[in-house]
Amino acid sequence: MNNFYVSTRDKQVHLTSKEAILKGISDDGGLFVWPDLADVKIDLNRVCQNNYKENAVYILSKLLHDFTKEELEQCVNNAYTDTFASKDITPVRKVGDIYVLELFHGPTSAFKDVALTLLPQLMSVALEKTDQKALILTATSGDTGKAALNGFKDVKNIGIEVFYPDQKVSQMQYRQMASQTGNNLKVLAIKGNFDDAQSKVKELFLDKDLNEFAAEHNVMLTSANSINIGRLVPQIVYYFESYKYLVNHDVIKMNDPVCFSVPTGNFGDVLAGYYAYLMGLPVKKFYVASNANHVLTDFLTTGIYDRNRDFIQTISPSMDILISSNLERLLYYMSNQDTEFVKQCMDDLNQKGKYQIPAQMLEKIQSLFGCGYIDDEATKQVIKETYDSNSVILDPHSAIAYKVAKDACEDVIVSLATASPYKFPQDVLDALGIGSTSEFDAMNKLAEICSDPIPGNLAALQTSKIIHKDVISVKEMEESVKDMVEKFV
Ligand SMILES: N[C@@H](CCOP(=O)(O)O)C(=O)O
Repeated sequence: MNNFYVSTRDKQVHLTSKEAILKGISDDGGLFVWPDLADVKIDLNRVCQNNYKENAVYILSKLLHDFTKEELEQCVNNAYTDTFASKDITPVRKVGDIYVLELFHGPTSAFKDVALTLLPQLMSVALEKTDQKALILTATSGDTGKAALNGFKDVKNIGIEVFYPDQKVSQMQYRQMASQTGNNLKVLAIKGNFDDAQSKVKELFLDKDLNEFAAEHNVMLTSANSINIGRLVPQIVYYFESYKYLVNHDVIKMNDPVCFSVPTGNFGDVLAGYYAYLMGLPVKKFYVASNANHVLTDFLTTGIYDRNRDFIQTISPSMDILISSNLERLLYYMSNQDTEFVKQCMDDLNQKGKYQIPAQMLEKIQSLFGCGYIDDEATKQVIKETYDSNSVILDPHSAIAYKVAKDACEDVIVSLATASPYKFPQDVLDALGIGSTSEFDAMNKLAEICSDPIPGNLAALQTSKIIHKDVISVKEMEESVKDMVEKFV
């Protein structure tokens, strides 16, 4: 078994996990993958006896080979001690017939916290033996930005710059990011959508001149998005944790296969589930749940990935994405690690905005991946029905996965709840037929009917000051990064 990460577009690239985490994305534009992933087998008996932190260390140690056990234990302890509102970190709640995996009890109330409390720890360890600093460029459609800012705030030798689409995130997401304090960070709205921000950030990672400029200042550019393997790996843990819950609560017997419904835009969350499957988690099917930007549903149905369509702004903004980055990693594994094939698909996507996979590969993917999507109206209906029938309030993203899970009619299905409803209070109240005058009025009204209290970080927004007000064009992003490099060193 080799312990190196390679690029999805070139198997000659060889990096250790520390190097891959620091680099973020390969120079050829590909994403880092570990070829021997399927040779790792996780002991489910051990998983069912371990607590969350023990499982995190156990699973991470299988994938991050050049981190010592002590380093991983330290990272995991720093990440998950007293940072999550639930002692289980990612608790499961039965809602109707569906097992809802709640991933939003972290410091910024979104599932991204699970990885973004840990990635700063991993990156700091990886940086230790270099004499360099790291500048993180993050594109966000709403949730990653705040979780990354919170995770990297004032971390030694690391700076962070976040780009979010102006007017295309929820009011709460905007306030969370725009009020962020810290000495090593910058938050900018860009004129465009998430795809514009993510594409530009990827372009900047590959820009030779910019990288040389950064290197002259002893800075390397890297990512906190799920394109970074260090962002993805921590998310594998909660798939095993939900399986532990089902076994330990006698819902299933050990080794019984289960299904997952995952709301996704950038394909990172569901890919983490696929990684868990490759490592031995018994999975019957993953259901990929989308909003009106259903480029993934279409791909999984027809084998044609086509981003040439209107970008639709929805009430589930974190999933308003037409270029789904991590699908590239799935193509790598599903094509038997054919990096030429992946490169061709990605070139087609860049040049024509579309690509098509062979029928046989589509069949292979469909044997493990189902899909479904709903629009805003249907999402609101699900929020209302779930509240009326179960007294549980789902956020719009989680509601989409819940509906796809219900429609799947599987025996045992886990539906991922990725954000707190308090991040989208006006839309959630609207779905329930309750009016509100502002997002905070909505938040307080929601608290009267919701079984969970308002998370502290969101309640605090009522009095926090908006600090970051700049809106720039996509073109101006490069200048802004240069400016950050100079100020940061
Ligand atoms: N849904 C994300 C978009 C970026 O996805 P990531 O998982 O690659 O960070 C967001 O909320 O920002």
